[in-house]
Amino acid sequence: MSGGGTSVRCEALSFRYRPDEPAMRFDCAFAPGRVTSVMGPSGSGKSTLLALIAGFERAESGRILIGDADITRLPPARRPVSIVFQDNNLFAHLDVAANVGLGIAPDLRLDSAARGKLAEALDAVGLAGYETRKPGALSGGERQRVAIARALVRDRPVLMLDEAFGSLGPALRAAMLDLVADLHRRMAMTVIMVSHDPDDARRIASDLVFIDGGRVAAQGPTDRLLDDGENETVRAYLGSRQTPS
Ligand SMILES: Nc1ncnc2c1ncn2[C@@H]1O[C@H](COP(=O)(O)OP(=O)(O)OP(=O)(O)O)[C@@H](O)[C@H]1O
Repeated sequence: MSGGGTSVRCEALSFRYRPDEPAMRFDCAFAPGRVTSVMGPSGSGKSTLLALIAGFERAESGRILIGDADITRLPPARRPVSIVFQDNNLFAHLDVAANVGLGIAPDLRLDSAARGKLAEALDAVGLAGYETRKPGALSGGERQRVAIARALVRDRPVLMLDEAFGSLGPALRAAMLDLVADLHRRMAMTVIMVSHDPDDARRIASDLVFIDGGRVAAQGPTDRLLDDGENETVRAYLGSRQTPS
């Protein structure tokens, strides 16, 4: 689990789901070895941005650079990123060890070094001893820990979390964010985290990218954007969240 972190840059990245709709366009940078949150209204394009970086969607034009490498045309498996989603991260019929092992070898043939790495990852997320449990016998937070362990064994320098803890209650979500912060400190990965909640961003993200209407409306230090009110679009978003419904 070397990690190390590397920069991620999206340059004039243009994308649309249907030809009759206006293109989204992303210009943003994620600093190496930092935690950056991606925030913005529902439907603004946060998951789309992560899907483009992961390679699940293909840009019409523009470039994605990870470090100095242009990865715009690489298939997802060859990109130096791991991604954890809110749901559907685990195979229900496989136990915890196999679910994590898939991150090392899709055929689950693990040599002793790979088994050591797996044990190390389960230990890092606090799940040593859970190897033979099936996902159905785990809590929501434990399931997400397994998904993070699988991301860790993949040894990619960029870890993306797409509302990975969105279905968890506030206390558990805070614990999971602290786990990510702890792993980040130890492995210095570049972390990109989509969240709706400004407190999630304040808790672990030094930087923030704010998306609005398929564009990057603001990017910069979290405290300046969330607390100093530096950007009008972000201010309006925060204000709208505080309005009782
Ligand atoms: N597979 C798809 N096909 C067509 N349109 C899509 C698809 N996925 C997303 N969209 C549309 O693209 C826009 C951006 O969606 P996206 O999921 O990236 O937003 P988001 O900011 O992550 O939203 P949320 O916070 O609600 O998850 C939305 O208008 C959405 O309806």
